[in-house]
Amino acid sequence: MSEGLFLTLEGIDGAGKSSHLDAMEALFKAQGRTVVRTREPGGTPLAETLRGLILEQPMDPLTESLLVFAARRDHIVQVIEPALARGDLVLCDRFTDATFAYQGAGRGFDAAVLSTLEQWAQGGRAQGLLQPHITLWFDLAPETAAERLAGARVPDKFEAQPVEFFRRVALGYADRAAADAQRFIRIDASQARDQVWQQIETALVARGALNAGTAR
Ligand SMILES: Nc1ncnc2c1ncn2[C@@H]1O[C@H](COP(=O)(O)OP(=O)(O)OP(=O)(O)O)[C@@H](O)[C@H]1O
Ligand SMILES: Cc1cn([C@H]2C[C@H](O)[C@@H](COP(=O)(O)O)O2)c(=O)[nH]c1=O
Repeated sequence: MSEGLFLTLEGIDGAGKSSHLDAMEALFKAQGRTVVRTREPGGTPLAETLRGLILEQPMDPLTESLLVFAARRDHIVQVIEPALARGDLVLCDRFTDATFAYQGAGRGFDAAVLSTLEQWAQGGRAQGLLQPHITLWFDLAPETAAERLAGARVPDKFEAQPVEFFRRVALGYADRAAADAQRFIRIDASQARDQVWQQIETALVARGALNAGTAR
């Protein structure tokens, strides 16, 4: 059995993460991996219920952070840890970097409190704090993301935030990436879809997560 691999996708709303999830899942499956595709907030019935509240209800940043980590804890216990223990590949649309970027940098909530919540939700394991092995960070200017999202769908609570909010979130992601350069892979998400895909494939091959020479 191969080792479990925890791969996350991050970036501001509209950066283009979801556009590549189907192809990534298909490619990993074609290479013989069992893929558990999931998302945050969400991934379990309880966490999906909390997602609905987090994305639609106005609330203060501490309440939002507590709900995000409650959803995450359930997701970790019910889905992520069992999948990694089986040797599966967990392909997760957002994880804790989003909390530091959105609740921390975006909303201005205390990063030290977020770190404590992170320890509670992701700690308590013999191997230490649960973290993704690889994080693909879709880096895109907030103005471009807003243009892409305009008219694409009905905005949720976060998508309805002004561009200044997303400038702070983008800086939050840049800080996270700088602090953990081994884990983060920066994807230039301003490029056309095919070129973005090329970057993803090249990066995953370079990190040993994919075998070389597999076409989309
Ligand atoms: N490289 C690209 N060039 C132009 N438009 C793109 C590109 N990638 C995605 N899009 C479009 O941008 C919009 C946002 O893409 P997508 O839903 O994949 O972003 P996302 O990062 O998953 O957003 P969210 O986190 O808010 O769900 C969609 O309308 C999509 O078709
Ligand atoms: C995990 C996580 C997410 N968010 C925000 C970021 C997005 O605006 C939404 C999720 O929507 P998506 O279309 O699935 O990307 O939730 C957050 O604020 N904090 C988090 O920890």
